[in-house]
Amino acid sequence: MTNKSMEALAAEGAVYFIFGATGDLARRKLFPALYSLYREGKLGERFAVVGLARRPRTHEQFREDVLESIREFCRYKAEEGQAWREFADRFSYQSLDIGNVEGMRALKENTEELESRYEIRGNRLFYLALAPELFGTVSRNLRDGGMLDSEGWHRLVIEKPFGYDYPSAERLNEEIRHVFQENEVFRIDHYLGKEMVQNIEVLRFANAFFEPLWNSNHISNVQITLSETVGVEERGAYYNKSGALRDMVQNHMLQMLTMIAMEPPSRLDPEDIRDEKVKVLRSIRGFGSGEEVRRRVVRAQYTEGISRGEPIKGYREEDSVPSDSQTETFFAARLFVDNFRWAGVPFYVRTGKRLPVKSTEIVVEFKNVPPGVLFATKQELRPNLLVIRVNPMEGIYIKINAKKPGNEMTVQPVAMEFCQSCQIGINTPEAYERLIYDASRGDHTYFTRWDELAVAWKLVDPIAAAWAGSGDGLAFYPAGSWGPEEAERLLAEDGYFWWPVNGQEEDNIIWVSNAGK
Ligand SMILES: NC(=O)C1=CN([C@@H]2O[C@H](COP(=O)(O)OP(=O)(O)OC[C@H]3O[C@@H](n4cnc5c(N)ncnc54)[C@H](OP(=O)(O)O)[C@@H]3O)[C@@H](O)[C@H]2O)C=CC1
Ligand SMILES: O=C1O[C@H](COP(=O)(O)O)[C@@H](O)[C@H](O)[C@H]1O
Repeated sequence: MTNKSMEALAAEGAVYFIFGATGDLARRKLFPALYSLYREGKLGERFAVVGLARRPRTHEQFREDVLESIREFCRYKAEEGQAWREFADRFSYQSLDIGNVEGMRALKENTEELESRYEIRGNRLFYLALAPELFGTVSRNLRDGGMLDSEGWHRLVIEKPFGYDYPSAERLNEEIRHVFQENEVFRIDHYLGKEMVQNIEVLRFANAFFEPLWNSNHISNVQITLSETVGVEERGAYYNKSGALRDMVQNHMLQMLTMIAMEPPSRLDPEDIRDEKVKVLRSIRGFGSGEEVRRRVVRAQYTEGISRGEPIKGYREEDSVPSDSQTETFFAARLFVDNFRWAGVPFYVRTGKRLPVKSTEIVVEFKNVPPGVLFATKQELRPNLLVIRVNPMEGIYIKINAKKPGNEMTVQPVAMEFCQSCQIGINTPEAYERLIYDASRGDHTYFTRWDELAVAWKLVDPIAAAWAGSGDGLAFYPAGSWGPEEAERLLAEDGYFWWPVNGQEEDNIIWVSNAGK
């Protein structure tokens, strides 16, 4: 983003509207993100935040809710006293049912008063932390209630899930686009706000030694793992309709894949980058038949098990999950990007709940040196890996083969790690901070464009259709395990295996790391 747009934001300011201000997302992510931005001077002097939801709250009660959320979830400590008061005074609350256009008219009056008090030039950012069914109504009522009449910019930030399948996503998009232009819409995929996902572009395009090797001549396969220890907890009603495919694959997993596979954009311009990402999505080989889904996709559900020493109940025993649910809590697939660069290279993706560790990692496995010559005659050599650690630890490591010190020419594997989170610690900005900041500067780079979403839905819809109404092919895995054995077979059929997350289970490997391993 240019300095000019940063300066413009600071000079003109903005009002931030949080629809769904009494909800979980606002409490855990949005208020802490706004506070961090404030502490870093990124909201400037001219800003106000208006919380909106149906339940009654006084301004003071709302500020107390915000303070509590910051105490619990923010990476900055709430500076209580005068500094806190100055921040909190910018927060106000209005009880409003977004189906009611009269409420929007009252909001317009309140907003104009705030804009005049803080000398803000009519810039308005609407964050919809609401169920997606309400997005169309809010958009219409914002327009009909006069909230879009101010002279500044108007931006709509919307949360996932964006639809349930392609037709519903298209309907939702049309409802929004009756009111907002595409360049006013910021569709959140919080994985795009993660430091290491953004770092993929830098690693690839700012280093001389990766890009020449970044193709099917040198890379044998790519593995993307997004494992979670949590189950569905109180989100059963949502999750049981969604499952891992819609909750994680259609969005976060495919977005990470596009960052790995895309061609260099012609410029670091949001539209150039998003053009390249959409080309990758269009190149992913589709699932033409149910048979193909069975061959290339594994779905499974967790049963009772043990995780970190604690007994864990099975998915079907969770509250608000039907006891005969066929919903997948685990997904693995072999994908292909059928373009010139990636022809024949499998991209393995897997994600699941109640797995042994919380970790998101991308492993790029390079083709091995030819077998039967030089050092490969004496021992089996491990392939070189580049591992991008996305979450919760952030960093990268590469695995190479090196000589074991001594007289014998023995080769040993060495991992060289740059642990970014060890260096920066908890001060790495949270994804939501980056994304709110980017939206307020009008930078679309790390938001999904409609055509990206549309192609992603068209890719996953045939998988969902092949599964619909049948438990055929649903495998099971005990909570606390790495998923069903079918997921191991998926790679074994091609002569590969899932690399252990963080190399933890690998023996006989030397670590060189700033993490002090
Ligand atoms: N929570 C999370 O971690 C994540 C959430 N999301 C998405 O973010 C969105 C919000 O999620 P979450 O915060 O968990 O949901 P919650 O159910 O916790 O909150 C929903 C909010 O919407 C308000 N609301 C509901 N109906 C109306 C209405 N008619 N008029 C005005 N306000 C209304 C509720 O307040 P009240 O009842 O007072 O009206 C509440 O503040 C969803 O789309 C979700 O999928 C996405 C990723 C992660
Ligand atoms: O979008 C979602 O993501 C979270 C995982 O996010 P992370 O940043 O903690 O890795 C997942 O738990 C949730 O089911 C899904 O809706």
